[in-house]
Amino acid sequence: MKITSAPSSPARQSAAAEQSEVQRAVEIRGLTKHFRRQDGSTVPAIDGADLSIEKGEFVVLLGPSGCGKTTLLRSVAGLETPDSGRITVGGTTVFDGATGTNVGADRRELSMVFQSYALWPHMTAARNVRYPLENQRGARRDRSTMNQRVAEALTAVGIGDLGGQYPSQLSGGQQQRVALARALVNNSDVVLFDEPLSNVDAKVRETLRVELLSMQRRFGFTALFVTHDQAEAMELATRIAVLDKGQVQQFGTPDEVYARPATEYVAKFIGNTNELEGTRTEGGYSTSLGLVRTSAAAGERVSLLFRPEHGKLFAERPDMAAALPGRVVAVLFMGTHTEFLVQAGETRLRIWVSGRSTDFRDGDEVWVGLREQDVMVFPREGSEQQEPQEERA
Ligand SMILES: Nc1ncnc2c1ncn2[C@@H]1O[C@H](COP(=O)(O)OP(=O)(O)OP(=O)(O)O)[C@@H](O)[C@H]1O
Repeated sequence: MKITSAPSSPARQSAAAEQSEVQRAVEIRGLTKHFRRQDGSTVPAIDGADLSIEKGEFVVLLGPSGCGKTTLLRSVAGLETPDSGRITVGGTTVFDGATGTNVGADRRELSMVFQSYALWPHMTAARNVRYPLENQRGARRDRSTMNQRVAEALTAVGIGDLGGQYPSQLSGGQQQRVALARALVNNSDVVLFDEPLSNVDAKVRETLRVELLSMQRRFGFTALFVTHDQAEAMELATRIAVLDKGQVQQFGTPDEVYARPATEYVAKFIGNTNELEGTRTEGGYSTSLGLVRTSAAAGERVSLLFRPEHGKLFAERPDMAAALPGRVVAVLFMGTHTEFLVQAGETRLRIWVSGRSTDFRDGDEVWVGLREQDVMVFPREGSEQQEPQEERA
């Protein structure tokens, strides 16, 4: 669904006609961007990033503070000039370091929603939403058509009755809805979001997330969304690009990055993990808690990681790929699951059992059993590297 009271501009229609099905919504190739710090040193904010985003996808750029996600988003928007690489939006090259192409931000066919809402304080909500229609290059519209589209956009984001209010008269959540309406009013094919929900309180954030997803499905735009909140990323994304130091560590579905992380960094950043150090031995890896049987080969010295929900607790030693002896030192009921803290040698393991579990108590001697497929094996620094894995995206 699109806001339909006026046909899209002739330029957009012909551009759309030129686009074949195989063309991507956004394509990023070999992008780099360095910043110079006050002390004269340079920091690689983006370091050779590649991403191919299909039309209609909801792609989340996820990573800790400083990993380069905002710089990458702003480069797509045209608010930052990369050093090298190439960006296409809807099949049109908007940046190419090799040819010197750099299409201005106002000429890229996309909209952006900022963390700070970026509303004009002296304009009503409706005027804020109308602003891009009034200032769109090459598009002339009469006032009543514009007002109709503004009303439709405000209604679509659930604040059809607040058009006459000024930003200072609106709550944070309502202001972000205005910003969203402003991004939608142009019927942009691509909408960029820079942590748009981080300034609203937790309850409103949850509501807005759900609404944003359903709006994205209804309007059919491609979303590129920056967050450092992995739960938000898992909920929203069709695919997540996990960034570290300006590089895309993995680009895959939420399921893929959670269940089959490409690197130890991704495994630890997405979800919770328990960790053991292992050294290669006959049949698997030897750890301080015994043998972990696995056919995975990731070098001589490895990190063996497993999710808390994959450890199973037993009173007797189980016949599994790993059986780690320990003692329960705390039992915490978390609502959806029970967390058992198990002291196993020097290592404190977290094991989650769904629902309320009373099978073991504080002080019980237990075995933590693991299946081979639930143990993730990554080379430790300085260890012989495994063969590069096939891209899983
Ligand atoms: N204008 C600038 N001048 C100098 N360094 C910058 C500038 N903008 C960003 N950086 C640096 O580039 C790196 C990436 O910054 P960026 O804002 O893209 O990260 P981010 O992942 O979006 O972080 P956050 O979640 O904190 O916003 C950081 O090391 C940052 O200090």
